[in-house]
Amino acid sequence: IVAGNGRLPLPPGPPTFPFVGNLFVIPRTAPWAGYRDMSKKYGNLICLHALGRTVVVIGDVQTAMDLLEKRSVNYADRPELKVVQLTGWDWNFVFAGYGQWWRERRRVFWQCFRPDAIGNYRERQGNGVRRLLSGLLASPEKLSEHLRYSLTAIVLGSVYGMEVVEEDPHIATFEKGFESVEFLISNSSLLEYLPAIGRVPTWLPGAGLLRRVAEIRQAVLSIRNTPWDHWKEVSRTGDGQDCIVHSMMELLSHSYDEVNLTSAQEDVARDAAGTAYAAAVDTQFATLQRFFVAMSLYPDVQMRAQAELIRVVGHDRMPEEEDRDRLPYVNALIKETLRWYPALPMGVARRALADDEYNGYRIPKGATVMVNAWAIMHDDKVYPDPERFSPERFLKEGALDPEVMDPASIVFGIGRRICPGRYFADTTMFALIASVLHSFEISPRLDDDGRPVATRPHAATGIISRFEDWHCTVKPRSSLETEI
Ligand code: HEM
Repeated sequence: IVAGNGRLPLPPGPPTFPFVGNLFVIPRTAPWAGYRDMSKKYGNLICLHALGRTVVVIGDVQTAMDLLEKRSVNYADRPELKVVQLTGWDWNFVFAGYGQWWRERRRVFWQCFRPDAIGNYRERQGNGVRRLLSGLLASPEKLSEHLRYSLTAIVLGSVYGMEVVEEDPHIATFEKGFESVEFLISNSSLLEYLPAIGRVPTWLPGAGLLRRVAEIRQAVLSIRNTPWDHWKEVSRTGDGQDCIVHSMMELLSHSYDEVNLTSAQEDVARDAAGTAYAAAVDTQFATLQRFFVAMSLYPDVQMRAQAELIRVVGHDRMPEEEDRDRLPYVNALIKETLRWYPALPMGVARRALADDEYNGYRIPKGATVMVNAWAIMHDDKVYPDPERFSPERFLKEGALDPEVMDPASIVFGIGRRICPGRYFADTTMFALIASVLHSFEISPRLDDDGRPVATRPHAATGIISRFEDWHCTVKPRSSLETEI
């Protein structure tokens, strides 16, 4: 294919057809695997066309770094999706285009989530860990619920100073909002072409879909507004100072006096805080699913990690962040959890701001650009036998091997839009994973006759790919009750 004005060709890709382009070859399920196969055929920079969009998929680390890191401004934008606005997600700066609006929110967010700020949230993380352990002790079969509740408690506690209970009705509403992300993606092309909500008579085809969108919108807005309103209420009585929102407000107004903050500044804090909540739960939940499943499938790995924890931490207390330097195996296990099946296998899409040239190809302005993180994490030249869960690949002579590519350099994204919550995620993952390993035995699900069923879970298609059918058996190790 030669680009319109006859200059450099577009990157190669499958043959296109009139009107539909590559619509019918775009992989619908597990697209990361389909794109990896296409990369094997056409190279590490491939180009597809569908529904008026040009999509460029990057399949290797070198190209990803050359474009998204070295030319970071050109790839700092996101594609514009009408569904984001329709479903009320447009306050979430993950989806925002590159510009002042995004910059203001990202700046204040980063000031509260950069490495030197993370220590402030240690106590909240500890509370979340205790909630998870007590929940698993009481009803291990509700692993999924306990995990989500614990992550929600950590983030709402850290961001808004909010104490939540497991059956909190607000959480149920927020969860409905989170579920919308996948609905939104799977219906995005349809919704792009439907007229605005409110202008569609209920008898028209598609009206049912729009009613669903209106419901979702309510839930999505409550993610942003309910915890914020709670914080405002509490702060009126002089409380609510020990949380991220308070720090954000201080940062936005040097002489912190709430009444003097403009409503625009308040919006910045409200959006940045809501984004933290929205971006933290599903990403970490999907990652922890990988951890539980891997432990149930690889008992030898679990035993080595537990032996290290007992050697370093002993039986009488829980692992702490300070122990981390002396826990190379547990650190390697966390890296392997991020690598084995990245929670966002295709990252989050970017948009090219201007025409670009790379290795003799043209990447046109406006193209959607995606990095196949899953393919990079499964490159057998970098990670031999990539399907296998093996923390050992990151170790050399008992210490972390700096020569092996750190999955965190890819799975949290690259360049200007790299995940600003990655340090918070890293400490939360460590706190939860180390404590669970220290206290529980994870094994495969049992069938009705009590026999273990080692199933390989299915990774759902989506921006954040949850594992489906991922049940495991979780049993306390000795003396746990007294430790909690
Ligand atoms: C293991 C857990 C996590 C993973 C795997 C993950 C992964 C990602 C990825 C791949 C992106 C897109 C980056 C890009 O475009 O290059 C992203 C963006 C983002 N993440 Fe995370 N994330 C995780 C946890 C978190 C947490 C805990 C928070 C909040 C505390 C967070 C906040 C964000 C935000 C705000 C963005 C949008 C950045 C922007 O567009 O400027 N993430 N994350």
